[in-house]
Amino acid sequence: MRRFPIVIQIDIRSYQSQRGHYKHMLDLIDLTKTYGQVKALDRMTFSVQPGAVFGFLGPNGSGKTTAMRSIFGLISLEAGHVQWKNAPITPDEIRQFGYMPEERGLYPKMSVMDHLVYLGRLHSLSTETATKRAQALIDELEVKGGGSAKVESLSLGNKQRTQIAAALIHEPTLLVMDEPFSGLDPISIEVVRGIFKKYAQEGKTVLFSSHQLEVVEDLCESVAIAYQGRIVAWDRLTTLTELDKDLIIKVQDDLDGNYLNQIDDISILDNHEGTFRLRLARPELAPVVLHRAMEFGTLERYEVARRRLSDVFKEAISTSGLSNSQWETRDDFDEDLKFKAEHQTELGHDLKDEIS
Ligand SMILES: Nc1ncnc2c1ncn2[C@@H]1O[C@H](COP(=O)(O)OP(=O)(O)OP(=O)(O)O)[C@@H](O)[C@H]1O
Repeated sequence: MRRFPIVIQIDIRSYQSQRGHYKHMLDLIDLTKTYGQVKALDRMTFSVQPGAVFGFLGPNGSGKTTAMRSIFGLISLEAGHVQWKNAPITPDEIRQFGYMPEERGLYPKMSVMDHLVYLGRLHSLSTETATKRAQALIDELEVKGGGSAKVESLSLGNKQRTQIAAALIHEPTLLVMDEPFSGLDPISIEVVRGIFKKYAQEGKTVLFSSHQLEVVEDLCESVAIAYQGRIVAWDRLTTLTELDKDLIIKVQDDLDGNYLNQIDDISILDNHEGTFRLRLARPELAPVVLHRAMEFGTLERYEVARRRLSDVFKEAISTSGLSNSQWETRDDFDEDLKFKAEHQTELGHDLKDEIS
């Protein structure tokens, strides 16, 4: 009997999926895009799982918006591709996605209700269904003035709530939101957080970018951190913020932390009026610090804590080995504005004025 060599091909992503680690719906694979001198995307790769909220982080200009736009086919990639359910995304699937872009676009003269129904109709909803859903969203998001309010009369936060309703009107299978929390007050943030959570609990996929790390920390199950067009960290939040890495300690009346002198392998992350957050190189250092503190004075606070996302973020960037030489130059910025002006579809705002 002739024997054929057996070739076993393991797709690492499906393997991870079987193990339940990265059970993914959306894959961004090796995305590459250059604007002039700037590599907006430099083989950017990450996956988003369903049923959980995914936070997309990164400093300004790290490629988040470009990556999100590529999901909708809004930019031509030089290399790489985006997959939905392990296959290239079809135009039909894109129509079922919801997107809130960075440049918000609402029709100022329309009422909130008319606006939402119009967008619902564009997604092939009947007027009746669109009206029902629009009303439910207006109620849920508590848009001030309700459906009859004119968009132009709304405050920034209420415009934002309307924009979020617009992205949700057709009950999308994938929700992609570019900075949905910027400009929102704490109560609005709470409302939107609730909506994202509910959406994810229904098994849908939610990806959003944000610079508000405390919101991301409270809301997301997984995060990816982009820097210079690459992903420099990507994992479950609980893995990234490792348990028991930081120590929070305060000794009464000691604002300078003199008891910390001469203990090696600890770094001070911050000091708020004598309450120190320390990073320990090894967990065994915790009792050493405790002992020194108690020798020194009365212990007011002692707590072993998770790392903060802001520290994970800073460390991911500083240890990425990438320099910031690629950051925006004035020329790139102008190119960006020109591009936006050419593609501006929103009403009432002409970016050409900004360029001249
Ligand atoms: N149309 C364009 N023309 C020229 N440069 C562009 C264009 N779009 C993006 N860039 C550049 O690509 C880089 C990545 O931009 P992108 O908007 O994706 O970053 P971002 O992470 O979303 O930033 P932010 O957090 O500030 O919104 C930046 O240097 C930006 O100036």
